[in-house]
Amino acid sequence: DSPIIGPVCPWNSSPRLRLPVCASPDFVRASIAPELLFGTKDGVRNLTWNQAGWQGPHRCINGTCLFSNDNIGGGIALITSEHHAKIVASFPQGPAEEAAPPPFHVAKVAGKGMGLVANRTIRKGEIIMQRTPTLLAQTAPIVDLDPTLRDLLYVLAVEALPDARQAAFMAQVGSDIHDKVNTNCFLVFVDGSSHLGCYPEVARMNHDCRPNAHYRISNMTHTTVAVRTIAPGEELSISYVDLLLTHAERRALLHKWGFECACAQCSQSAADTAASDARLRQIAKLKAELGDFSTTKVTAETGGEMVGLYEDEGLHTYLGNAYTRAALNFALFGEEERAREYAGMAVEALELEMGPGTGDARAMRILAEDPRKHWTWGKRRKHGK
Ligand SMILES: C[S@@+](CC[C@H](N)C(=O)[O-])C[C@H]1O[C@@H](n2cnc3c(N)ncnc32)[C@H](O)[C@@H]1O
Repeated sequence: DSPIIGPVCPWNSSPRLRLPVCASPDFVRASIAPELLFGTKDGVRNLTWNQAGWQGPHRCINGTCLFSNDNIGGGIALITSEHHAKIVASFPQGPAEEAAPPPFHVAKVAGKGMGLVANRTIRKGEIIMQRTPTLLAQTAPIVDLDPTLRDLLYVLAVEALPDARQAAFMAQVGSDIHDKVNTNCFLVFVDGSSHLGCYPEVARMNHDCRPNAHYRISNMTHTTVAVRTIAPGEELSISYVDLLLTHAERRALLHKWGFECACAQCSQSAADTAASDARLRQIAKLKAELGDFSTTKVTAETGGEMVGLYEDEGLHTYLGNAYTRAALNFALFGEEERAREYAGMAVEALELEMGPGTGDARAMRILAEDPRKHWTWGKRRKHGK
């Protein structure tokens, strides 16, 4: 538990979290009406803001306010505008506390600090964890704020959390709250506006250039899914960067994040790294060719060849997109059976990556049902074939 170093302010009861400055408590007084209304889906019942457990605004700075709700995921602090607060309040309240024990534990991992390690076999497609944020902060006003005010708002936000959530937040790596937010939090869009969502349990997951897990964020709920079978004792990993980048490009990006990647893919021999980069360049080339209708280079096999490269590279997290491109290419060449087969694999992979019922998976299901009726059917086939 790393305390924030600063003065103990007269109105600040928490010895654990010290404000960086002793601003007057009136300095950032609430400026909007606390009574926000939001409705249930069917519009039958309107809960008031307070009935749903929302509190605040506790403080506002230039229209950006701090709210909190102890009922959501054990406690959430929200820094955002009134408009976005109403939207967040209308989100489904997220997962209930898990009944089953989590399939992982926190452990020290060589060269990476702490990490998450599987307790048991985790099946491909299994949800590893699902969390709502402990802190959700709109990025634009935070970036524009004077750093002292920004830190003050962050400290007030963490102080608004119940003790257990405060402790979880403060246990994340980082020298101060701002650094913890930058190092651990995820981009979350609320009505198109970028926010940073902090999920302290998820933040224990280290980066791997060939990760075994994938995450998606829907509304503000973060879901981590296994993309392949994970053995007991294996470290759980996600990716912090685009995995289609070459070794040097990935490392340069991760360096900007402040660390040298210690994953197995980055620790390979020079020859294996060169072979991996060659596959990645070939994937980029085939992708461009598949999307270019003026080229005559593409054959019916090009999509399947590209999928093979993804599989050889261990890019399990991106297979939905690869299967989709291959399925469409088989349909374009009028290859019914293989269009059906790859569209079916695309449905499975896309649902794993994006959750059930997404538009992309629906589109592939339509192709799988009847490739001959699909708009792509035969469009790349040579005349007379
Ligand atoms: C979000 S935290 C992950 C959890 C962290 N290891 C901990 O102890 O809580 C991100 C930090 O973990 C470390 N890290 C994550 N992935 C890594 C990797 N592949 N190689 C080395 N360090 C890594 C880096 O220090 C990075 O700044």
